[in-house]
Amino acid sequence: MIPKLVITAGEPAGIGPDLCVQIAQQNLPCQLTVIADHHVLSQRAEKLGLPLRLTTVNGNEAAFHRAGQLSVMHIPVAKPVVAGQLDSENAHYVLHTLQQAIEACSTHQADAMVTAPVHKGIINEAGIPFTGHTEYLSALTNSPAVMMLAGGDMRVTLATTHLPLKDVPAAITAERIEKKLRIIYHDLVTRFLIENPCIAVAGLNPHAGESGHLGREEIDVIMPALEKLRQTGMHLLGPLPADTLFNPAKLKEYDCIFVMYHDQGLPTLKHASFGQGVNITLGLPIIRTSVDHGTALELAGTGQADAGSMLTAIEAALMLVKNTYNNPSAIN
Ligand SMILES: NC(=O)c1ccc[n+]([C@@H]2O[C@H](COP(=O)([O-])OP(=O)(O)OC[C@H]3O[C@@H](n4cnc5c(N)ncnc54)[C@H](O)[C@@H]3O)[C@@H](O)[C@H]2O)c1
Ligand SMILES: N[C@H](C(=O)O)[C@H](O)COP(=O)(O)O
Repeated sequence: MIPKLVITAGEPAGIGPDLCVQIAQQNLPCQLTVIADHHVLSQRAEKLGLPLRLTTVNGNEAAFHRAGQLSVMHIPVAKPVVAGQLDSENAHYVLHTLQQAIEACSTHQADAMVTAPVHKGIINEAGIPFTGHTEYLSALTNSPAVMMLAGGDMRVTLATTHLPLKDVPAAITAERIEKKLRIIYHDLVTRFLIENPCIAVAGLNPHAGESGHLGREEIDVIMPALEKLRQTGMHLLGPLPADTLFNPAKLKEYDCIFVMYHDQGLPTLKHASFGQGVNITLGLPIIRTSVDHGTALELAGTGQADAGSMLTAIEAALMLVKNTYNNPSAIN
């Protein structure tokens, strides 16, 4: 079997097109199709001085990706693209590429989708409410989703994703904790092939609430949810103080960390592995991985963007495809 990946090139003014052109310079053990405007890709290749022969995607038998060429599913941009300069008129194009990738995976024309970064702000400026791929994929596949970032020997999963900090405490409900942990546990077992995974759960408050003296969410919400899940056999630690649970000596004891909000877990992970990590969406009926960084507008077209995380995202997608192919119960 030759795994078939589709890559969305993300925000056209950002480094997404650069990453696609850079990745195309090597042989890869999969078929690769980039969903993007082919003029944007050829212009970016020219700017970077990298050789690239674009081919049009066709329904022929799968073939391994070969250096210097790239199969493209062409989606036209609405306005010409200048590297580094956002244009809200191209927001619909960005979402169109995601819709095509979801469609390709849902209909089994592709085995997984890998996403280059989008710019959340410019999509909202186009009048489209958008908080991130994770939430968008969840809505379009009608599935619950969990954000996981992996890197630096850590897997960090999130109870809440792109939520203003002021709204986090109200979102920490027993129902949410239970639902997310069940998905994480299921996917660790079936997609990562980890037997009886150990998940370390962070508290919400400093020092996990200090026995209720620094906040009560741990006692009132998190502990009862964990206790209920432990009855089903899940191996859960916590709620633990978030400031010490990332202690390198303790990290070896868990397979995954579950934090309550975005910046409780991701700064530590990105400090350990920025540019080499991967973002994986759990809980979906399809496989989706992504880079661990954003659009880096100032680097677009300069040749200074590091494609390390894009390569990690491709490798992670291939690992998940292999594990899922061997284990049909991995499908959510
Ligand atoms: N997967 C995604 O779609 C994704 C992920 C994170 C951020 N974003 C979005 O990207 C936009 C910009 O976010 P930001 O400025 O906070 O983060 P950013 O990751 O774009 O940039 C942070 C810093 O890292 C550098 N950097 C980022 N990627 C790099 C690479 N591949 N090689 C070398 N240096 C790199 C940048 O130059 C900058 O100095 C925001 O709209 C944000 O929401 C999207
Ligand atoms: N939270 C992610 C990060 O910090 O890398 C990023 O915003 C991308 O999220 P989506 O995959 O939901 O777009």
